[in-house]
Amino acid sequence: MTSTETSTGGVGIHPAVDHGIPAAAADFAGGVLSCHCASNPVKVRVSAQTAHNHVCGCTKCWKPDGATFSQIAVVSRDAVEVIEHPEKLEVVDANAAIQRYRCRDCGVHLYGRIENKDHPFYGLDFVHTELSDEAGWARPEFAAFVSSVIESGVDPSRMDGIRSRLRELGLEPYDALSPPLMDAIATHVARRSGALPA
Ligand SMILES: N[C@@H](CCC(=O)N[C@@H](CSCO)C(=O)NCC(=O)O)C(=O)O
Ligand SMILES: [Zn+2]
Ligand SMILES: [Zn+2]
Repeated sequence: MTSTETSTGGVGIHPAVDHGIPAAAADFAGGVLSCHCASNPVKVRVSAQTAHNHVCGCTKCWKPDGATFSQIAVVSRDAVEVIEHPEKLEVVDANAAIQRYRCRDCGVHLYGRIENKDHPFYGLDFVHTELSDEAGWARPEFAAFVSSVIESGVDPSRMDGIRSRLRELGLEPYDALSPPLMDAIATHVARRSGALPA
């Protein structure tokens, strides 16, 4: 079985979507993310519902073992608090736009933070809500950076099957972010350059 096949022979995307995508709960107020350490796990409280949840094929976002995509969403940085074992967190790449904090023992990413105040998404943290036991998180809405899975070793001949499966799951595949998010980034850039009024 390769990383893009499920045990039933289908195309595997991510365990949170492969067997049906759970519904979000109304008035959902968040939950606690835990890393995979059997003892002394890092815990992060996310005290709000997330937005723009998506599966991401890029090489930088954390993927569970065997998954072809990550699942990642954003939430206000004010709603993210490390509540247990902050001493186990380390930044994966200090030069990246998103500073991803991972557990140094198990490698799971707990949150990603943007420190550049000029970045279009400054103020939002990136989180993997499947690390929480609570049900009711926002559903993934689309698939981002789909072609990037090839950079992780997926054979290009598999891409038609992967895109078909994403569409079957209602996750429209894009090779960057979704059009609304790309429009938001371009609007931010145009306002900064003066091409659009601030
Ligand atoms: N082909 C590259 C793409 C990496 C990339 O640009 N990732 C996006 C999306 S991550 C969440 O959706 C990004 O914004 N990255 C900024 C960062 O990682 O700091 C690859 O696959 O590596
Ligand atoms: Zn851990
Ligand atoms: Zn990504």
